[in-house]
Amino acid sequence: MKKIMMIGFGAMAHEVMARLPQGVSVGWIVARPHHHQAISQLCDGQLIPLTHPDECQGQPDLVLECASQKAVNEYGESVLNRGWKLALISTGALADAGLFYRLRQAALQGKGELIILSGAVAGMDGLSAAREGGLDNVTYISRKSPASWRGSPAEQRVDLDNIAQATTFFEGSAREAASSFPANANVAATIALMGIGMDKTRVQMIVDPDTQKNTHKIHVAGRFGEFDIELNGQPLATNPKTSTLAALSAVQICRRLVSDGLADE
Ligand SMILES: NC(=O)C1=CN([C@@H]2O[C@H](COP(=O)(O)OP(=O)(O)OC[C@H]3O[C@@H](n4cnc5c(N)ncnc54)[C@H](O)[C@@H]3O)[C@@H](O)[C@H]2O)C=CC1
Ligand SMILES: O=C([O-])CC(=O)C(=O)O
Repeated sequence: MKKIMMIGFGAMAHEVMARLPQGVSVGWIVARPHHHQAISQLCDGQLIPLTHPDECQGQPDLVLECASQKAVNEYGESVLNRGWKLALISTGALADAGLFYRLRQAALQGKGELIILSGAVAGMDGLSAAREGGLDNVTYISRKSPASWRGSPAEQRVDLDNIAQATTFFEGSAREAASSFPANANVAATIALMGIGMDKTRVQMIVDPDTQKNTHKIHVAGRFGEFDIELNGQPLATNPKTSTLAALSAVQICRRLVSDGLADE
Protein backbone atom coordinates (compact mmCIF):
# COMPACT_ATOMS: atom_id res chain seq x y z
CA MET A 1 0.00 0.00 0.00
CA LYS A 2 1.37 3.41 -1.00
CA LYS A 3 0.78 6.16 1.53
CA ILE A 4 0.47 9.81 0.61
CA MET A 5 0.45 13.04 2.56
CA MET A 6 -2.08 15.61 1.44
CA ILE A 7 -1.74 19.32 2.03
CA GLY A 8 -5.16 21.00 2.19
CA PHE A 9 -8.61 19.83 3.22
CA GLY A 10 -10.86 21.70 0.78
CA ALA A 11 -12.86 20.92 -2.35
CA MET A 12 -10.04 19.30 -4.29
CA ALA A 13 -8.71 17.27 -1.37
CA HIS A 14 -12.18 15.79 -0.78
CA GLU A 15 -12.61 14.96 -4.48
CA VAL A 16 -9.20 13.26 -4.56
CA MET A 17 -9.91 11.25 -1.41
CA ALA A 18 -13.24 10.10 -2.87
CA ARG A 19 -11.49 8.84 -6.02
CA LEU A 20 -8.26 7.50 -4.58
CA PRO A 21 -7.04 4.49 -6.59
CA GLN A 22 -6.87 1.06 -4.97
CA GLY A 23 -3.51 0.51 -3.34
CA VAL A 24 -3.10 4.16 -2.30
CA SER A 25 -4.15 5.57 1.06
CA VAL A 26 -3.85 8.94 2.75
CA GLY A 27 -1.74 8.74 5.89
CA TRP A 28 -1.43 12.37 6.85
CA ILE A 29 -3.21 15.64 6.05
CA VAL A 30 -1.57 19.00 6.64
CA ALA A 31 -4.47 21.30 7.40
CA ARG A 32 -5.55 24.32 9.38
CA PRO A 33 -6.17 23.48 13.07
CA HIS A 34 -9.95 23.92 12.77
CA HIS A 35 -10.01 20.91 10.40
CA HIS A 36 -8.02 18.58 12.64
CA GLN A 37 -10.94 17.08 14.53
CA ALA A 38 -12.81 16.24 11.33
CA ILE A 39 -9.66 14.64 9.89
CA SER A 40 -9.11 12.52 13.00
CA GLN A 41 -12.63 11.13 12.66
CA LEU A 42 -12.09 9.91 9.08
CA CYS A 43 -10.97 6.38 8.14
CA ASP A 44 -11.39 4.89 11.63
CA GLY A 45 -8.84 7.28 13.07
CA GLN A 46 -6.13 6.11 10.65
CA LEU A 47 -5.58 9.60 9.28
CA ILE A 48 -3.17 11.87 11.10
CA PRO A 49 -3.78 15.62 10.98
CA LEU A 50 -0.65 17.79 10.95
CA THR A 51 -0.02 21.51 11.11
CA HIS A 52 3.30 21.12 9.25
CA PRO A 53 4.87 18.30 7.20
CA ASP A 54 7.86 18.31 9.59
CA GLU A 55 5.61 16.72 12.24
CA CYS A 56 5.27 13.56 10.15
CA GLN A 57 6.92 10.53 11.77
CA GLY A 58 6.70 8.40 8.64
CA GLN A 59 7.79 8.38 5.03
CA PRO A 60 5.09 9.39 2.52
CA ASP A 61 5.45 8.00 -1.01
CA LEU A 62 4.13 11.31 -2.32
CA VAL A 63 3.13 14.68 -0.88
CA LEU A 64 0.15 16.06 -2.76
CA GLU A 65 -0.38 19.78 -2.39
CA CYS A 66 -4.00 20.79 -2.98
CA ALA A 67 -4.17 23.82 -0.73
CA SER A 68 -2.88 27.21 -1.89
CA GLN A 69 0.11 29.11 -3.19
CA LYS A 70 0.72 30.15 0.41
CA ALA A 71 1.01 26.50 1.41
CA VAL A 72 3.64 25.91 -1.28
CA ASN A 73 5.57 28.82 0.20
CA GLU A 74 5.16 27.59 3.78
CA TYR A 75 5.94 23.87 3.36
CA GLY A 76 7.49 23.26 -0.06
CA GLU A 77 11.16 23.57 0.86
CA SER A 78 10.77 21.43 3.93
CA VAL A 79 9.11 18.59 1.97
CA LEU A 80 11.78 18.62 -0.74
CA ASN A 81 14.64 18.90 1.76
CA ARG A 82 13.45 15.61 3.24
CA GLY A 83 13.83 13.94 -0.14
CA TRP A 84 10.09 13.50 -0.68
CA LYS A 85 8.21 13.87 -3.96
CA LEU A 86 6.03 16.98 -3.97
CA ALA A 87 3.23 17.26 -6.54
CA LEU A 88 1.98 20.83 -6.89
CA ILE A 89 -1.47 21.94 -7.97
CA SER A 90 -1.02 25.56 -6.82
CA THR A 91 1.60 26.03 -9.52
CA GLY A 92 1.13 29.80 -9.55
CA ALA A 93 3.37 29.90 -6.47
CA LEU A 94 6.27 29.41 -8.89
CA ALA A 95 5.58 32.84 -10.38
CA ASP A 96 7.62 33.98 -7.37
CA ALA A 97 11.08 33.51 -8.88
CA GLY A 98 12.76 33.49 -5.45
CA LEU A 99 10.52 30.72 -4.17
CA PHE A 100 10.96 28.69 -7.36
CA TYR A 101 14.74 28.94 -6.95
CA ARG A 102 14.57 27.86 -3.29
CA LEU A 103 12.36 24.89 -4.14
CA ARG A 104 14.74 23.74 -6.88
CA GLN A 105 17.69 24.08 -4.52
CA ALA A 106 15.86 22.13 -1.81
CA ALA A 107 15.01 19.37 -4.32
CA LEU A 108 18.63 19.22 -5.44
CA GLN A 109 20.10 19.16 -1.94
CA GLY A 110 17.48 16.90 -0.37
CA LYS A 111 17.09 14.67 -3.43
CA GLY A 112 13.38 15.43 -3.49
CA GLU A 113 11.33 15.85 -6.63
CA LEU A 114 9.08 18.70 -7.67
CA ILE A 115 6.19 17.56 -9.88
CA ILE A 116 3.98 20.03 -11.75
CA LEU A 117 0.48 18.62 -12.14
CA SER A 118 -1.27 19.40 -15.42
CA GLY A 119 -4.30 20.55 -13.42
CA ALA A 120 -7.32 21.95 -15.20
CA VAL A 121 -5.80 21.93 -18.70
CA ALA A 122 -4.73 19.44 -21.34
CA GLY A 123 -1.93 19.44 -23.88
CA MET A 124 0.98 20.12 -21.53
CA ASP A 125 2.90 17.17 -23.03
CA GLY A 126 2.59 18.65 -26.54
CA LEU A 127 3.47 22.12 -25.32
CA SER A 128 6.66 20.99 -23.61
CA ALA A 129 7.60 18.94 -26.70
CA ALA A 130 6.96 21.96 -28.94
CA ARG A 131 9.28 24.02 -26.73
CA GLU A 132 12.20 21.85 -27.83
CA GLY A 133 11.93 23.35 -31.34
CA GLY A 134 11.44 26.93 -30.15
CA LEU A 135 8.16 28.72 -29.48
CA ASP A 136 7.06 32.03 -30.99
CA ASN A 137 4.05 32.76 -28.83
CA VAL A 138 1.71 31.19 -26.31
CA THR A 139 -1.59 32.73 -25.29
CA TYR A 140 -4.07 31.53 -22.68
CA ILE A 141 -7.65 32.70 -22.29
CA SER A 142 -9.66 31.78 -19.22
CA ARG A 143 -13.45 32.22 -19.36
CA LYS A 144 -15.60 31.50 -16.33
CA SER A 145 -18.94 32.39 -14.75
CA PRO A 146 -19.29 35.24 -12.22
CA ALA A 147 -19.50 32.63 -9.39
CA SER A 148 -16.09 31.30 -10.39
CA TRP A 149 -14.48 34.72 -10.05
CA ARG A 150 -16.09 35.64 -6.73
CA GLY A 151 -13.63 36.37 -3.95
CA SER A 152 -10.92 37.26 -6.49
CA PRO A 153 -9.61 40.69 -7.55
CA ALA A 154 -12.08 40.45 -10.47
CA GLU A 155 -14.56 41.87 -7.96
CA GLN A 156 -12.71 45.16 -7.98
CA ARG A 157 -12.55 45.28 -11.79
CA VAL A 158 -16.13 44.32 -12.75
CA ASP A 159 -19.51 44.25 -11.06
CA LEU A 160 -19.92 40.46 -10.90
CA ASP A 161 -23.53 40.71 -9.63
CA ASN A 162 -24.75 42.79 -12.55
CA ILE A 163 -22.61 41.73 -15.48
CA ALA A 164 -24.71 41.46 -18.68
CA GLN A 165 -22.18 40.23 -21.25
CA ALA A 166 -18.82 38.51 -21.47
CA THR A 167 -16.19 41.00 -20.27
CA THR A 168 -12.40 40.86 -20.27
CA PHE A 169 -11.09 42.17 -16.95
CA PHE A 170 -7.43 41.14 -17.15
CA GLU A 171 -4.77 41.11 -19.84
CA GLY A 172 -1.14 40.60 -18.95
CA SER A 173 1.63 38.09 -18.39
CA ALA A 174 1.26 34.68 -16.75
CA ARG A 175 3.41 35.94 -13.88
CA GLU A 176 1.04 38.84 -13.18
CA ALA A 177 -2.02 36.61 -13.58
CA ALA A 178 -0.79 33.86 -11.26
CA SER A 179 0.33 36.24 -8.54
CA SER A 180 -2.68 38.56 -8.67
CA PHE A 181 -5.25 35.71 -8.88
CA PRO A 182 -3.75 32.97 -6.68
CA ALA A 183 -6.93 30.90 -6.50
CA ASN A 184 -7.91 31.33 -10.17
CA ALA A 185 -4.90 31.48 -12.47
CA ASN A 186 -2.62 28.59 -11.58
CA VAL A 187 -3.27 27.28 -15.08
CA ALA A 188 -1.55 30.37 -16.50
CA ALA A 189 1.57 29.43 -14.55
CA THR A 190 1.39 25.76 -15.58
CA ILE A 191 1.23 26.75 -19.26
CA ALA A 192 4.10 29.19 -18.74
CA LEU A 193 6.25 26.56 -17.02
CA MET A 194 5.67 24.04 -19.81
CA GLY A 195 6.07 26.59 -22.59
CA ILE A 196 7.55 30.01 -23.13
CA GLY A 197 7.91 31.22 -19.52
CA MET A 198 6.07 33.43 -17.04
CA ASP A 199 6.76 36.76 -18.71
CA LYS A 200 6.23 35.84 -22.36
CA THR A 201 3.01 33.85 -21.90
CA ARG A 202 0.10 36.21 -22.54
CA VAL A 203 -3.07 35.78 -20.49
CA GLN A 204 -6.61 37.07 -20.81
CA MET A 205 -9.33 36.52 -18.20
CA ILE A 206 -13.01 36.84 -19.01
CA VAL A 207 -16.16 36.75 -16.89
CA ASP A 208 -19.11 35.37 -18.85
CA PRO A 209 -22.61 35.44 -17.32
CA ASP A 210 -23.82 32.94 -19.96
CA THR A 211 -21.50 30.07 -19.07
CA GLN A 212 -21.45 27.48 -16.32
CA LYS A 213 -18.15 26.00 -17.51
CA ASN A 214 -14.51 26.85 -16.82
CA THR A 215 -13.20 27.32 -20.35
CA HIS A 216 -9.48 27.27 -21.05
CA LYS A 217 -8.25 28.24 -24.54
CA ILE A 218 -4.60 27.84 -25.42
CA HIS A 219 -2.92 28.96 -28.64
CA VAL A 220 0.67 27.90 -29.29
CA ALA A 221 2.87 28.76 -32.28
CA GLY A 222 6.46 27.78 -32.93
CA ARG A 223 8.81 25.92 -35.21
CA PHE A 224 6.66 22.79 -34.88
CA GLY A 225 3.60 24.58 -36.32
CA GLU A 226 0.56 25.72 -34.34
CA PHE A 227 -2.05 24.23 -32.06
CA ASP A 228 -5.22 25.38 -30.38
CA ILE A 229 -6.90 23.73 -27.47
CA GLU A 230 -10.29 24.59 -26.04
CA LEU A 231 -11.24 22.76 -22.89
CA ASN A 232 -14.68 23.29 -21.37
CA GLY A 233 -14.24 22.07 -17.83
CA GLN A 234 -16.96 21.19 -15.35
CA PRO A 235 -16.36 23.10 -12.10
CA LEU A 236 -16.46 21.17 -8.84
CA ALA A 237 -19.87 21.56 -7.17
CA THR A 238 -18.10 22.41 -3.91
CA ASN A 239 -15.85 25.11 -5.44
CA PRO A 240 -16.85 26.76 -8.74
CA LYS A 241 -13.34 28.25 -9.09
CA THR A 242 -11.86 24.78 -9.41
CA SER A 243 -12.29 22.53 -12.44
CA THR A 244 -12.97 18.82 -11.90
CA LEU A 245 -10.08 17.95 -14.24
CA ALA A 246 -7.62 19.59 -11.84
CA ALA A 247 -8.69 17.20 -9.07
CA LEU A 248 -8.51 14.30 -11.53
CA SER A 249 -4.92 15.22 -12.44
CA ALA A 250 -4.12 14.80 -8.74
CA VAL A 251 -5.88 11.41 -8.70
CA GLN A 252 -3.84 10.39 -11.73
CA ILE A 253 -0.51 11.11 -10.06
CA CYS A 254 -1.69 8.89 -7.18
CA ARG A 255 -2.52 6.12 -9.64
CA ARG A 256 0.99 6.33 -11.05
CA LEU A 257 2.27 5.36 -7.61
CA VAL A 258 0.75 1.92 -8.12
CA SER A 259 0.61 1.61 -11.89
CA ASP A 260 4.09 2.56 -13.09
CA GLY A 261 6.35 2.51 -10.09
CA LEU A 262 6.63 6.29 -9.65
CA ALA A 263 7.41 5.79 -5.98
CA ASP A 264 10.39 3.56 -6.74
CA GLU A 265 11.97 5.74 -9.43
N1 LIG B 1 -3.29 24.02 -11.33
C1 LIG B 1 -4.59 24.04 -11.61
O1 LIG B 1 -5.00 23.78 -12.74
C2 LIG B 1 -5.56 24.38 -10.55
C3 LIG B 1 -5.17 24.74 -9.29
N2 LIG B 1 -6.09 24.99 -8.31
C4 LIG B 1 -5.61 25.33 -6.97
O2 LIG B 1 -5.74 24.19 -6.15
C5 LIG B 1 -5.80 24.60 -4.77
C6 LIG B 1 -6.90 23.83 -4.05
O3 LIG B 1 -8.14 24.11 -4.63
P1 LIG B 1 -9.49 23.83 -3.82
O4 LIG B 1 -9.40 22.61 -3.02
O5 LIG B 1 -10.59 23.96 -4.79
O6 LIG B 1 -9.51 25.08 -2.83
P2 LIG B 1 -10.33 25.20 -1.46
O7 LIG B 1 -10.31 26.63 -1.10
O8 LIG B 1 -11.62 24.49 -1.55
O9 LIG B 1 -9.44 24.38 -0.41
C7 LIG B 1 -8.15 24.76 -0.03
C8 LIG B 1 -7.84 24.04 1.28
O10 LIG B 1 -6.45 24.23 1.59
C9 LIG B 1 -6.34 24.71 2.93
N3 LIG B 1 -5.16 25.56 3.01
C10 LIG B 1 -4.88 26.66 2.27
N4 LIG B 1 -3.67 27.14 2.65
C11 LIG B 1 -3.19 26.34 3.62
C12 LIG B 1 -2.02 26.32 4.39
N5 LIG B 1 -1.08 27.25 4.23
N6 LIG B 1 -1.85 25.34 5.32
C13 LIG B 1 -2.80 24.40 5.50
N7 LIG B 1 -3.96 24.36 4.78
C14 LIG B 1 -4.13 25.32 3.86
C15 LIG B 1 -7.64 25.47 3.20
O11 LIG B 1 -7.87 25.55 4.59
C16 LIG B 1 -8.63 24.55 2.48
O12 LIG B 1 -8.95 23.46 3.29
C17 LIG B 1 -5.99 26.11 -4.82
O13 LIG B 1 -4.75 26.76 -4.64
C18 LIG B 1 -6.43 26.36 -6.25
O14 LIG B 1 -6.15 27.65 -6.69
C19 LIG B 1 -7.42 24.85 -8.54
C20 LIG B 1 -7.85 24.49 -9.78
C21 LIG B 1 -6.97 24.30 -10.90
O1 LIG C 1 -9.70 25.05 -12.17
C1 LIG C 1 -9.59 25.94 -13.00
O2 LIG C 1 -10.41 26.09 -13.94
C2 LIG C 1 -8.44 26.86 -13.01
C3 LIG C 1 -8.04 27.41 -11.74
O3 LIG C 1 -8.76 27.48 -10.78
C4 LIG C 1 -6.66 27.90 -11.66
O4 LIG C 1 -6.02 28.03 -12.71
O5 LIG C 1 -6.21 28.17 -10.54
